[in-house]
Amino acid sequence: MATSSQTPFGSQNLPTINLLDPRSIVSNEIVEACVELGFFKVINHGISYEIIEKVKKEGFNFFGKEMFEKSLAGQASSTNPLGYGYKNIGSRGDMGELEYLLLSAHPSYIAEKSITISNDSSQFSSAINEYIKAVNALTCKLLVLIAEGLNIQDTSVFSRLIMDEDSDSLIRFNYYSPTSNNAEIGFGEHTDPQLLSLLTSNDVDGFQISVQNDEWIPVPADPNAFWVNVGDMLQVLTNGRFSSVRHRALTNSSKPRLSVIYFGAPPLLASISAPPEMLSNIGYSLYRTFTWAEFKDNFYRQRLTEGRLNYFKNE
Ligand SMILES: C=C1C[C@]23C[C@@]1(O)CC[C@H]2[C@@]12CC[C@H](O)[C@@](C)(C(=O)O1)[C@H]2[C@@H]3C(=O)O
Ligand SMILES: O=C(O)CCC(=O)C(=O)O
Ligand SMILES: [Fe+2]
Repeated sequence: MATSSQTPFGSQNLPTINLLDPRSIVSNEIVEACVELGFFKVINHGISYEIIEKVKKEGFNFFGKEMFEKSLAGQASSTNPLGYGYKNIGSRGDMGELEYLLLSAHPSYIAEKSITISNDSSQFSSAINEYIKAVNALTCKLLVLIAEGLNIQDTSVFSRLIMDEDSDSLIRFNYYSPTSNNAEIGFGEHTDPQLLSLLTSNDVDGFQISVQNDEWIPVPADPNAFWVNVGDMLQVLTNGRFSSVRHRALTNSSKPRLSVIYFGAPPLLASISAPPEMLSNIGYSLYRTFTWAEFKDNFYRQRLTEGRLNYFKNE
């Protein structure tokens, strides 16, 4: 893969990882993509089309309901970000042209919450939990491959955080109605705070990533693939070798867009610090040790677009 200064990445040459390729090639390619862009596409990922389509169907069913019914899922608010949201993102006045449903990825939470989301709650709950189980396993697999590609001895050092049954992972459905003439900002520029985010969508474009020179690269929709974002936590855990990718979503002028994103997060009390192998590049840790709870508490006080890691840097 050429470096971004030689061949700038564009929509047509975004890094694509084929999970059926030999393991050592895959792990090196993923690390290269994470160093250069903090972003890649995964194909032949092993999650069935049926599992993915079922979850999208549940998403479309939900957003097709009347407003009062959607609100029964609980309104996302400044005190509790989970539930149904319309235009308001987070608690600091960020707005976007979207509706969303933000849920914890715990199976028991999904089972309980599904009663307020769907008329067929057991169908909703089994579709979402089946999907969560599959994307969690894929996220863990990618994190092990990353550790291998970085020559870290303990290859489950990152994946353990996501596998833990207390992990604070989330699933989010975003629904962007068409905005008549122009594309508008559906979800404003930001990085994801977690380790890795796995995004799938229907066949409608709108997702974009930002590269070093502040140029936006449109990411073509591919309903058969997952797009993977490096999040802030993986930046910290790799001691800055990877950077979390800035991204945003625009509305489409003619078609509705549905995205489903799994955010792989550590447990609240997990202590976040880079493994020893990651300190050799500069000889010290760029960030002080903190818990995910501390980081989360901090970012929920901030605006969407703010850089969240400055506060955690070592002097
Ligand atoms: C404005 C905000 C919304 C957000 C929490 C935050 O304070 C800053 C990060 C935002 C983000 C981006 C990725 C995910 O969509 C999200 C759920 C997350 O963990 O961090 C959102 C938060 C949110 O919408 O609640
Ligand atoms: O909906 C999308 O395509 C991206 C949204 C996003 O970045 C997020 O929910 O964090
Ligand atoms: Fe995001």
